[in-house]
Amino acid sequence: MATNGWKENVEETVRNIPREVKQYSFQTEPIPRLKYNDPEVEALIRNERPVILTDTDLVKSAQHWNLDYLYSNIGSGKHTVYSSFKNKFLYYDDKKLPNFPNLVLQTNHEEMTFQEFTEKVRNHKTGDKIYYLQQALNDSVGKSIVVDFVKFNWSWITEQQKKYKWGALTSNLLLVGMDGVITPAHYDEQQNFFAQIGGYKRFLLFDPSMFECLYPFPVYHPHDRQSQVDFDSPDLRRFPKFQDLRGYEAIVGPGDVLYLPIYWWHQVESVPNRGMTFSVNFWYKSGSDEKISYPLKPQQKVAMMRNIEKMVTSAINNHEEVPHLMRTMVLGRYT
Ligand SMILES: O=C(O)CCC(=O)C(=O)O
Ligand SMILES: [Fe+2]
Repeated sequence: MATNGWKENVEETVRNIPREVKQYSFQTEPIPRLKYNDPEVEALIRNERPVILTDTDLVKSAQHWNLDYLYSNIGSGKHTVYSSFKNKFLYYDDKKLPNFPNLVLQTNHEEMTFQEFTEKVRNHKTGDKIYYLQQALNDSVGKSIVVDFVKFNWSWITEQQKKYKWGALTSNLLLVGMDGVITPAHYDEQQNFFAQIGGYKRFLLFDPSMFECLYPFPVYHPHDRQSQVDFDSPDLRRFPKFQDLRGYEAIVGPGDVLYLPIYWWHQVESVPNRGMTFSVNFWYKSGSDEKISYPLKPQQKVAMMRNIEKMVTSAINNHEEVPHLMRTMVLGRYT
């Protein structure tokens, strides 16, 4: 069943998970893929279940965004570009780095113009650093980019925002990655419509109840919200429940929009040997809390655990004391 992306026939096969993508130890089910007006969509989003929407035309006005076009039209402002000798770009929060002065990071980021970024990509040779541009779209971009941006399907997406009672749109992150870049498993605290413009990305998703299988770093750590488990070589002595992990996966291509629910874990892999990837996400604050009903949902428990961790860390005023306190509270008493 062919659903319409922008370059249908040639690329339809890629969406069916080409098996040059990595194999992992856990099992996955496919993420449903539906036309935006399919009656099943509403129940999925309402229940915070992921779904790939086709034919939204959300970012159709940007379908010509590629390296050449952005080079000539995005302007001469600076953009945040991550670089690494490996293809994994584990996120870190700069503000939390002072807590861990000895932390060794595999990735750096620097501010550069799109033209400088393009040069790095074009001149790339095997063994060179890999670059991944991740920049919130702002008013520093050139005129024709603004024109494309204004023509996004804002009426459709704003209708969704209202229907599901989400809060404000906080940002649109533009992601331009070299072939094969990977964003390791993490969760975000916002609702996300993730729009693919160019190239193919494989999404591995895990529902919020998988928290205990994915062992996120402590909240005060720069890698807060990121899994500590290396999917390529999981340390099952430290992280035994990783063996119970079950997920969902799909490949998104040009024209696809993934609804990525708040607190859902995701790992994002640009499909190897398929070239660069171009994406724009739409991050929305969660709705103002409706009446709480019990039992709490897994994502509400995650939010609660975050609050407890933050409270303890702030009250004790030294993050190095937190692990001992937490262990004293739990081990042999709640275990
Ligand atoms: O596309 C990526 O590499 C990461 C995207 C992501 O994590 C997000 O949009 O929340
Ligand atoms: Fe994310």
